[in-house]
Formats: sequence, C-alpha cells, structure tokens
Amino acid sequence: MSRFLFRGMMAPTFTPFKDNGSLNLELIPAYTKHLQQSGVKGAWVNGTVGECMSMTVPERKEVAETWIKRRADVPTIIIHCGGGCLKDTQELARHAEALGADGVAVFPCLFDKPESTEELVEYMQEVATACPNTPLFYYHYPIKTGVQLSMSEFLREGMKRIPTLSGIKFTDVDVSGEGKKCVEVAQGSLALFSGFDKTLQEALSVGFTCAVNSGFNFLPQHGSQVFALMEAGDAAGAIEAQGIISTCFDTMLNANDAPYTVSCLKTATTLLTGLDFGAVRKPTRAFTHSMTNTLRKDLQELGHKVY
Ligand SMILES: CC(=O)N[C@@H]([C@@H](O)[C@H](O)[C@H](O)CO)[C@@H](O)CC(=O)C(=O)O
Repeated sequence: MSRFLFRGMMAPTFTPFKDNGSLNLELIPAYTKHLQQSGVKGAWVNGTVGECMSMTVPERKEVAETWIKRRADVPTIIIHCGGGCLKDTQELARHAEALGADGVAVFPCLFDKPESTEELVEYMQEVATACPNTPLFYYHYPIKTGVQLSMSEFLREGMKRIPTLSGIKFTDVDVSGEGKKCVEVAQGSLALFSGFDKTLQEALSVGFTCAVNSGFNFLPQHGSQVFALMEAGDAAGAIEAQGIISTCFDTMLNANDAPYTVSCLKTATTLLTGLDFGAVRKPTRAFTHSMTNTLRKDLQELGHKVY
C-alpha cells in the first residue's frame, strides 16, 4: 500500500437527489468539473453532508462507483463506509477497495458505540480486515456520534496495531488542545483532516495539512486562500480570509437550527454553484421555500453571486 500523501482541500460531497427522491447520479460529472475548476483535488464521498445514513448499501455503492469514474477531474477519493452494522461497513469497505479508492473512512457503529480506546481500535481492526490494502481513516465527530474518545490516544494505539491506519477526520472544536496533540502523535506520518470550516486556519496553525470542509464546495476560493497564506507564513492574511468563511457560516447556520445544517449547506451549494443538488432525504430536515429565500438574500447581502 502506498503512503497517503494528500494535502489541501478535500470536498465532502453532497448526494444529488431527484424530485422523486431517487439518486441523481447524472449531476456528478458537472459537479466534479466544478470542483476541478475550483482547485479541489479530493472528494470525501458518502459522509455527513452526503447523507450516507439515508442511503441503502446498494445506493452507497452506486454513488462510490460514480465518483471513482470521475478520477480524471478529482484525483483523490475517500469513500466513507461507516455508521451502519459492521457487516455492512465491511461490505462497503471491500467494495471501495475493489474500486481502487484512495481511502476508506468510517465512523463507528452508532448504536453499540465503542466506550474505550481499546474498543475503538478493535472496531477499526475489524474494518481493516475488509480493506487490507487501502488507507483507513477514522471519522471523529463526537457531537453527532456520541463517541467522545481521545483521538491522540486512539492514534497512538492504532498506529501500532492497524498497519493501514492513515489518519483521522477531526470534526471537533478542540483543535488547539486535542487536535494539536494528534499532530504531535502523528509526527507527519498520518493525514489529519480538519473538519469544521470555522476552524480551518486554527487547524493549519497547529500543524494540520488538509481539511474536509463543506465550504470547499461553494467558497473554494477562500479555503484555497487560507491554505496559500498559511503556507506563505502570512497568518494575519489567513485569519482575514478565514473571517470571510466564518462570517458566511455564522450567517447561514445562526439563521437555521442545527437539524437543518445539511439542508442549509446543500441549498447554499445549489445557490452558489448553479448545480441543482435537489432536496435532502428524510429524516434529514428539508429547507422550506421561505428558508431558501432567506438564505439567498443573506448570501447576496454578503456579496456572493447567487444563481
Ligand atoms: C459534520 C459536518 O457537517 N461537517 C462538515 C462541515 O463542513 C460543517 O458542516 C461545517 O463546518 C458547519 O459546521 C464537513 O466536514 C462535512 C463532512 O465531513 C462530511 O460530509 O462527512
């Protein structure tokens, strides 16, 4: 297995649905072209904003297959396979490896959750048996999964016992505390993806080198600026670019309750890219017309071009 060397912006992908609720895979080629033109070189497929938990296993496979076919546009593709029963996760991981995915990511089983580092390492070992030749990533998102374990401890143990463990996605606000400890444990040998858009600059300042942020779908120019300015040693400039991203997220998310986050971001991506991603699937809460209109107005007031 070759080492996973990705740096920079990876877009968590939205899953396009038709009005009748079925997958709209026909949109994906235009989507990958948009990402390519935006300088986004990686895709994190079937994650949170991709509504993985609202899709069947066959649908998750279809989406994964469609993305892998678009490698010419987006060269690095991680398929998220977690959340369901371990057997389903292993089936998806096996499928992702057979497709030649660049990585398999998982969050834990969401019912019988791991309660210790040991249990989490054992779970990840089980997943790894299904994709022994593919870089493996743990998706840390405690406010949603309820699994609040120390990621630095997990990495310390996991690196010894899971040969394919290649990193984590750190969707947690404690970037300068636990996030920094993860960077210290990894010592440059793992990919640590920063998860929240509002903590991108902070994460780069403590040594993260890559991120999976939904804003890379619709504000890629600002994400790219934060990376470039940090690389150039201009932290003040990067903080300013970060401010544009954070203001946009504050405006969008403060106007809408947490259960609407995915539909808000999906609608924003439709409005700002002109690509029609359709509605979200139940039980994710859908935006109403009036919420869409308010979002359109808010984005215009922030100076963004809206389709
Ligand atoms: C949990 C979640 O939605 N995380 C977003 C963020 O972009 C997030 O929506 C944003 O920063 C607002 O909190 C991305 O990291 C998406 C993501 O990782 C995924 O789809 O798996």
